[in-house]
Parts: sequence; C-alpha cells; structure tokens
Amino acid sequence: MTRIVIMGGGPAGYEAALVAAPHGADVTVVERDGLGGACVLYDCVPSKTYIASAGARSAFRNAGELGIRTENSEAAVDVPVVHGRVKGLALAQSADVRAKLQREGVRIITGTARFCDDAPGLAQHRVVAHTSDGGTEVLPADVVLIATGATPRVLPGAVPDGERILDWRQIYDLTELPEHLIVIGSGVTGAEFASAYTEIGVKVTLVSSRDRVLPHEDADAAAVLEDVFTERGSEMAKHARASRVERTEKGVKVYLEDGRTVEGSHALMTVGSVPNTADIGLDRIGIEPGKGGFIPVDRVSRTSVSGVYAAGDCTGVLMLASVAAMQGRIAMWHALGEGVQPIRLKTVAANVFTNPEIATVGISQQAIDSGEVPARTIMLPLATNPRAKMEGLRRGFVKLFCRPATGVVIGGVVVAPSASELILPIALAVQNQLTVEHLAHTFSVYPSLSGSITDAGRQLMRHDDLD
Ligand SMILES: Cc1cc2nc3c(=O)[nH]c(=O)nc-3n(C[C@H](O)[C@H](O)[C@H](O)COP(=O)(O)OP(=O)(O)OC[C@H]3O[C@@H](n4cnc5c(N)ncnc54)[C@H](O)[C@@H]3O)c2cc1C
Ligand SMILES: NC(=O)c1ccc[n+]([C@@H]2O[C@H](COP(=O)([O-])OP(=O)(O)OC[C@H]3O[C@@H](n4cnc5c(N)ncnc54)[C@H](O)[C@@H]3O)[C@@H](O)[C@H]2O)c1
Repeated sequence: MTRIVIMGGGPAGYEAALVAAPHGADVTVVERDGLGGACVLYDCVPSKTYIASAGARSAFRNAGELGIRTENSEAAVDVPVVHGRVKGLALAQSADVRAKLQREGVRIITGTARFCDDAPGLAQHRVVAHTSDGGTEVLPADVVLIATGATPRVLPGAVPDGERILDWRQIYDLTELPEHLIVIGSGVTGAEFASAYTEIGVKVTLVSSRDRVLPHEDADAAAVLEDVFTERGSEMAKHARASRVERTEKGVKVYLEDGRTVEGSHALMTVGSVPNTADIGLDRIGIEPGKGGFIPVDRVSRTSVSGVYAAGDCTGVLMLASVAAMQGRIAMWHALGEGVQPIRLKTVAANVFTNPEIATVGISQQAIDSGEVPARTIMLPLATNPRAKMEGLRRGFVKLFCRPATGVVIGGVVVAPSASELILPIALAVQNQLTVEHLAHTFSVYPSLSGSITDAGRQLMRHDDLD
C-alpha cells in the first residue's frame, strides 16, 4: 500500500487526499490549524461570506429606481451578526471537510509537519509531525505532497496590531464598522475588500502602487470598478506605495513613499502573501525554493525531488483554490500511476468578487492587444441587454475572443453582478475548443444576461461571413 503524507489540509491537501484514499493509498494529512486550510477558515470562504452581506446591504441602494422605497436606517449593518455568520460558516465548512476525509479513511493529525530525512537523495522520505498535544510522530512516506499554503505578507513598517492596522484575517474581530478604511494594495484581495466595504457603506481609500485598481486584470473591467468606487464616494491614491502606517490618536496615518500621507480610522493591509515554505525542512530533502520562497513544480505537480510533490499557494502557480485543488488531485493521480492530463492554466476561470464581479477565462485582452495572440474580439456593453435594463444594470459588459480563421473561442471577460456564474459557457467553450458558431446556435433564455454571450458569438460569426 502506497504511504502518502500530505502536509497541509487546505484545498490542495484535502482534495488530494480525497483522490488518493479511494485509490487504496494509506493517506495521512497533517494540518496545524483546521481542515479546509486558510482558504476555508480565513481567506476565500470568510471573504465571500462577508461579501454576501455587503451585497445584501447594497441591494437597497438601487431599490428606489425600481419603485421600492426604503429607509436607509432600516438597512443598518449588525456587525457582530455579520462577523458571527462569517466565522460560523467557516467553522462549519471546515467540519464538513474533516468529516469527508474521515469517511474516506484518511488519517488526520493535528500538528505541524516537517521533513526529517537523514540526507537528501533518499528513495523514501520521513515527515515529523509535532502534534498539538506536545507529542511527535515520525511518518515514513513513499510519496509526500507539500500543500502548506501561504500567509499574509507583512510590511515591516506596518505590522498588523489587530485593532487599527489589520490584515484580512483580523477584520472579523472588529465590533463596529470602520469609519474610514484605507485599503493598502490593489490586487484582487484589496479590490474585493475595498468593494465590499464601499458597498456596506464605509468610506474607503484604496492605495494602489500602480495607475489603477487590479493591475493584472482586464483594463476595461478595472475602469468599470473605478467608476463604481468614485460614484459611491470612495477614493483611490494612485502610483502610491505605502512605506509605513502609524497609529494616531483617532486612527491611522499611512505614509506613502513619495511623501504623501492618507489618514483614516483603520488600515487594511492587502499587499500579497508569502508561501509557508521557510520552516518545513526543505533542506533535508534537497529542494531549493524558487523566487519569493515558492516551490518550483512541473505541470503534474512534481518537485525536483523524486516522490515529493507540491500543490497550491506554496507553489505560486496561480493562487486560486480551484487551481490548488486540481494540482493536488493531479499529483495523486500521477503518484498512483493513473493516466493524468497536465494542468492547463489557459482554461482556468477566475472571478474577482467585487460589485460588479469580474470573471475571466483564457487569453487576455492584453495578450491580444500586444500582438502576442492573434484574435478577433467583441465587447457588448450590458446596457444593450434587455434583462440588464429590466434589472436597472447600467454597467458591465461581455467580451468574447476567438481565433481569426477558425472562430474557436479562446477567452472572454464578463463584468456583471453574477459574472462568476455567467463565465461558465465561455469556460466550457475554451476548454472544449468550441467555436463562436456553437455559442451562436445555443438557445439562451429570453430575457437573460447570458443572452449577451450567445449574441457575442453571433456577432463574431457575422464577422466570419464578412472575412
Ligand atoms: C482574501 C482572499 C480571498 C480569496 N478568495 C478566493 C476565491 O474567491 N476563489 C479562489 O479560487 N481563491 C481565492 N483565494 C485564494 C485561495 O484562498 C488559495 O488559493 C487557497 O487557499 C490555496 O489553497 P492551499 O491548499 O494551497 O493553501 P491553504 O488554504 O493556505 O491551506 C494550507 C494549510 O496548510 C497548513 N500548514 C502550513 N504549514 C504547515 C505545516 N508545516 N504543517 C501542517 N500544516 C501546515 C496551514 O495551516 C493551512 O491550513 C483567496 C485568497 C485570499 C487571501
Ligand atoms: N476571488 C479570488 O479568486 C481571489 C481573491 C483574493 C485573492 N486571490 C488570489 O490570491 C493571490 C494574491 O492576491 P492578492 O491581491 O492578495 O496579492 P497580490 O500580490 O496579487 O497583490 C498585492 C498588491 O499589493 C501591492 N503592494 C505591495 N506592496 C505595496 C505597498 N507597500 N503599497 C501599496 N501597494 C503595495 C502590489 O503591487 C500588488 O498589486 C492572487 O493570485 C489572487 O488571484 C483570489
């Protein structure tokens, strides 16, 4: 029986265990915190739960336009209830993951795992688990999966204190909403929290080191989001790198590298994550971490050491729960001799949970504009969609990209309130190399936002006829 030890019980680790155990492997997961990992307990699940409350609050904003009068005060935010719901849901989901693993016969050890091989280059490996009750256990393994995830990056001059200077894992301990939140870092995490707090009624200043929010996402989508921020009274400090954050009598003062300062009641640090790879004994097996401490892996999750795989945020491949889970599963299929398809990042659908949401899949507009990928493109504003008009949605769009000669769909972007759901038909097309004609001939419901996707297909097809 293949002995598999998995270090870390997040999506990379637990999804791997769920694949390996039914294949007859002897699987042990060592997790120092809770099953489901940081994803379930502190990052993805809590933030999306919080965003659901923010969305409920902001639904009142447009009610008047649809003829429903509300008193703003009736939409007051009960912060302890919102935060209690966030934490409760995370714990419940963690318990679900634990139960699933137990049902599959996976052994779970609560403790911190580390390699303890006597020397690099051995055929089998050993992992020591320092358990929560103070004990230690050495686990011999034929296969080890490193799935230790990542931790919020800390700027030396802005160390979170859990009161006024916060990282995103600490905000659910606040008992009241911030008066004026300064969000530092405008990547996906920063954008999501800036949007959620704006929607829930807090004044937000977003500090971006670049000229816009979401520097790695679609520029048209980022422009829509900036419009919404501005309309709601939130602000952005652009080309602004924070050098330090100080507490003041009433709140915080953020010092920017160019000499500017921003004052607010609280600062939320969203300046990225660092992989949890520094203290897991990589030197004992001869793995040299790459840039930023990430573990280099190939497309079937192999590290440079035989029998040792790595998956998820600790590899830095694409820091998404869906990718972590797939990397973990692929590692196990490969290790257990199953046929396996190497991971294809071009088909990964991702979503930024702002208001509106921004969903993407496949080739980006930037790759097309730079000439790197030849493509024909169409962008349909939602304002032209009948369902959007009925719902009072003015912002957002659908973009579709296809190969010039064949019409094969290679990517798309959806900016809409439920973009995370609407991206699926485009993702399905990209994954299965369907053409714009396939989309064009698919029935969509009338009236529906997804009608814009089939419409985009038709418009690109018409273009085909004219070529
Ligand atoms: C605010 C935020 C929101 C996000 N939202 C989304 C989203 O909406 N959708 C999405 O797809 N992705 C989202 N992500 C990304 C997603 O959370 C990560 O990609 C995902 O958590 C990676 O899973 P993982 O298994 O690699 O690591 P993790 O979830 O971090 O789990 C790793 C686990 O390993 C444990 N561990 C570490 N070292 C050891 C050790 N030595 N011994 C034992 N255990 C150890 C840790 O305690 C942790 O529980 C979000 C990230 C952030 C920061
Ligand atoms: N919805 C989702 O799927 C979701 C949500 C959150 C995070 N994630 C994933 O997690 C990963 C990390 O995202 P992230 O946003 O946490 O980190 P990030 O590294 O992508 O972004 C951090 C941003 O902070 C900026 N920054 C760094 N130091 C700064 C300073 N001193 N002052 C001002 N700005 C500074 C960086 O330039 C960068 O733009 C991404 O891969 C993302 O896709 C996904």
